[in-house]
Amino acid sequence: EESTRRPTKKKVVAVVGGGLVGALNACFFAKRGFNVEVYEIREDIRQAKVVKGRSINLALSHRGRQALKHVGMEEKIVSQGIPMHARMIHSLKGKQSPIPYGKKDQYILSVDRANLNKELLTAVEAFPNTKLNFDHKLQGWSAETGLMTFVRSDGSKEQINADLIVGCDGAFSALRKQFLRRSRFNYSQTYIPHGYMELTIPPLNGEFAMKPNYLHIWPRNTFMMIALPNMDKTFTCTLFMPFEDFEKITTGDEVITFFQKYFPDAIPLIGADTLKRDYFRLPAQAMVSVKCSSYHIGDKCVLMGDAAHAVVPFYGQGMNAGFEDCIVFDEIMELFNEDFSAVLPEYTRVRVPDDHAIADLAMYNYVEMRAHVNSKWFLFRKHVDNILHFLLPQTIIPLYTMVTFTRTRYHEAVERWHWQNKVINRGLFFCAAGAFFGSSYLLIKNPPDIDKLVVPAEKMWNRLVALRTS
Ligand SMILES: Cc1cc2nc3c(=O)[nH]c(=O)nc-3n(C[C@H](O)[C@H](O)[C@H](O)COP(=O)(O)OP(=O)(O)OC[C@H]3O[C@@H](n4cnc5c(N)ncnc54)[C@H](O)[C@@H]3O)c2cc1C
Ligand SMILES: Cc1cnn(-c2ccc(OCc3ccccc3)c(C(=O)O)c2)c1-c1ccc(Cl)c(F)c1
Repeated sequence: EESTRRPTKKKVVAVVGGGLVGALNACFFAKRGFNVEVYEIREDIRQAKVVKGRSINLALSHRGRQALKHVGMEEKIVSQGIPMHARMIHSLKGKQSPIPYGKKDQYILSVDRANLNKELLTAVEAFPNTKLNFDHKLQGWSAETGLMTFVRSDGSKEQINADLIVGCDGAFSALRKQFLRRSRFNYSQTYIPHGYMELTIPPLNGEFAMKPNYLHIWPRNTFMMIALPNMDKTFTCTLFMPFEDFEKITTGDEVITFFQKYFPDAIPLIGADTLKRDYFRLPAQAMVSVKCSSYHIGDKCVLMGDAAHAVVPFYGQGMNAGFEDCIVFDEIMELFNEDFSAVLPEYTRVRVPDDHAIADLAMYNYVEMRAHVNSKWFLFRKHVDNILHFLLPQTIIPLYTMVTFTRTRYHEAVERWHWQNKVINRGLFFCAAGAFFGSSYLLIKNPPDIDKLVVPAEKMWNRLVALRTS
C-alpha cells in the first residue's frame, strides 16, 4: 500500500557544465522528472557583464532547432535570431553574389551565444526539480566511488555524488581527463594552424550596413572571413587566418594594408580606425578538433557536446551536433526505459560514428576552403550543387543541405555524399564519352570539304603576315 502511494525516488543527474549543451541537457533530464544538479565553473552569466573570448554569435540550424523544440524553447530562440536565407559571397572587387540555401523554409539562424545560454539557464530554473550551482569547478571524479570533487572560488571543496554524471564541460573537459586514464579509451586532438578573431561591423545610419538576412562570406583560400547579423543591427565578423599571418601584422597600418589586399570592401564597413583598434583588442583564438570514444563509463558517466567532440567551426555545426546529442540520448532513454546500464553503451554505439563524421566533415571543409575556395570557386560549386539538385531532386541532395537542413545521421550523409559523387562522376564520364563518339560519328558520316576550310585559313594567314609587315 505504502510503496504504491509513494512515488519512486527519482534519480539524481549531475550535469557538469552550464554552457549551451549542459543547460539544454538539464532541461531534457528535468523534463523526465530527474532531480537535476547543474555545476558550472563560471558565475551566473545572467548577472555577469560580458562573456569574453567566445564566438559572439552562432549559426543555429535544423538539428539544434529540433532539440530546442523538444523542450519547448524553439519558438523563443528562433524569435530572437536572424534568418539567413542565403550565402552572400563577397568577391575581391567587392561584388556581392547571393546563393540561396534552398527552399523558403531552408534557412539558418544567427543567434547570440550569451543570450541563448541565458535563456537556457532560465529554462532549467523553471523546472521545480533542478538546481543551478555556479562557481563550482569540477576538479576531479572517481570512477570507482562516483564522487566528484568541486572547488569554489573561495578555495572550499565539496564532494558530491549522483546516480548519473553528464559531462558537458566543453572542449577541455575536466571529466574527460578521468576517461583518459582508462584502458581502451581512444582520444585525439588536433589544433589547426588557423586562428580566429572577431571584429564588428556597426550599423550605418541606424540600419544594417549590409543586407542582414545572409551569411556573408569572403572566401580567400588561406584567409576567410564571415559575418553574421545581430539583433542590434551590427554584424559580428570572424576572420580566420593562420596564426603566423596574424603575427606578421603588428601595426594599424599593416592591418589596413592586409584588408586592402584581401577584404577591401570590409574596411569602410568596419571603419579603418575601429579596425586598427579592434584587431589588437584580443589575440587570435585557437581552434581544436577533439574526437574520442567511448563516451561513457559503466552506467555512471557520459560525455556530450564539445566534451565528447569539439569540431572546427567550418560547418557551423558544433553546437547543433551537441544539441542533437541531447535528442539522441533522450530517444535511447525512451527505448531502454531509462536503464542507464543499457542506455549509456547504446548511446556510445549510436552516436560516436555520427559525431566523428561531423568532426571529419568540418575538418574537410576547412582543408577544402583553405586550399581551393575563392569567391569564383565558391559560387561555381554552390551553383552546380543547386542545379544538380534541381534536375535530380531525389538523387542529388547537396551535402550542406543534408547536414544543415535535415536530421540525416551525419555518417549516413557522408555515405550518401560519396555515392552521389560517384553517380555524378559516372554521369560526366558518359556525357564526355557520348560527345566524343557522337562527334566522331558525325565527322565520319559527313566529312567536311577540306578545300573550303583550307582557303579561308590561307587568306587569314596572309592577312596576319600583311599586318605584321605593315
Ligand atoms: C569561432 C567559433 C564559431 C562557432 N560557430 C558555431 C556555429 O556557427 N554553429 C554551431 O553550431 N557551433 C558553432 N561553434 C561551436 C560551439 O560554440 C560549440 O560547439 C558549443 O559551444 C559547445 O557547447 P558545450 O556546452 O558543449 O561547450 P561550451 O559551450 O564550451 O560549454 C562548456 C561549459 O562548461 C563549463 N566548464 C568548463 N570546465 C568546467 C569545469 N571543470 N567545471 C564546471 N564547469 C566547467 C564552461 O564554463 C562552459 O559554461 C563555434 C565555435 C567557435 C570556437
Ligand atoms: C557559420 C557557418 C554556417 N555554415 N557555414 C558554412 C560552411 C561551409 C559552407 O560551404 C563550404 C564549401 C564551399 C565551397 C566549396 C566547398 C565547401 C557553407 C555554404 O555552403 O554556404 C556554409 C558556416 C561557415 C563557417 C566558417 C566559414 Cl570560413 C564559412 F565560410 C562558413
